[in-house]
Amino acid sequence: MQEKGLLIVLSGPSGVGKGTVRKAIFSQPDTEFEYSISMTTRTPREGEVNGVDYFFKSREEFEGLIEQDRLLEYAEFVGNYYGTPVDYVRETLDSGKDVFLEIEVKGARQVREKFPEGLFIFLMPPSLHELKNRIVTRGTETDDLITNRLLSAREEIEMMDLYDYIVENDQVELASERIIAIVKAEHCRRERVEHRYKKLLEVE
Ligand SMILES: Nc1ncnc2c1ncn2[C@@H]1O[C@H](COP(=O)(O)OP(=O)(O)OP(=O)(O)O)[C@@H](O)[C@H]1O
Ligand SMILES: Nc1nc2c(ncn2[C@@H]2O[C@H](COP(=O)(O)O)[C@@H](O)[C@H]2O)c(=O)[nH]1
Repeated sequence: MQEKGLLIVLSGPSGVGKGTVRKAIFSQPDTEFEYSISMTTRTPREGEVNGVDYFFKSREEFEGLIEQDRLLEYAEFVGNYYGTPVDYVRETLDSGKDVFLEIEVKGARQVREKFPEGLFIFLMPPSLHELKNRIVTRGTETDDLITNRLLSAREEIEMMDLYDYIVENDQVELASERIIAIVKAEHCRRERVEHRYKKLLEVE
């Protein structure tokens, strides 16, 4: 039987650098994860492409997806819906590939309930001052939205205990290397455990 892939969830406060670190991970030639593109009702930022960065949906379309149970998880974040397409995730995991989700904490909590065996990683800023600096410097949000995202950041950081690992994003290269190392170690651990149990059954 085909062994299932690992579900990897990366969360962290808005502006910590999740997208930047994720892109650094995926730019590595030997990366074998599949990125799950989320659905959102947010307006595209300059340069964002439908079907690459997100699947951009109207509120009506998104609520239709909720009603049809097409989302693994979803959450409202600072006035917009965000959600993960369930079919893509399940089919990809069933094909034996690892799936990488980059989502906020309310969604991650729902995923934890459905996939307790997933690998949950929380990306931390070096400080709240630096977090603000990053989100301001990115220049994509109005002052009001920056304030709201920073308010959410405090609540999100309080939920870090939900995660298996906390990784500091001091430097993009280091943070992405840490995450790749965690995933590799997790694969080794799971393979070892499975091997041990198979051996145990052979002896019985
Ligand atoms: N280690 C780092 N050092 C300095 N700047 C960084 C670092 N990581 C990311 N940044 C910068 O911080 C800003 C926010 O990064 P990014 O958009 O990746 O964050 P995010 O967590 O995905 O945000 P959101 O949740 O709002 O989508 C960007 O301008 C990015 O270039
Ligand atoms: N619960 C979910 N959260 C998601 C998903 N896709 C992205 N996100 C998170 O939303 C915030 C805001 O994103 P932005 O692109 O508007 O800055 C951020 O924390 C994302 O990680 C999702 O499918 N589900």
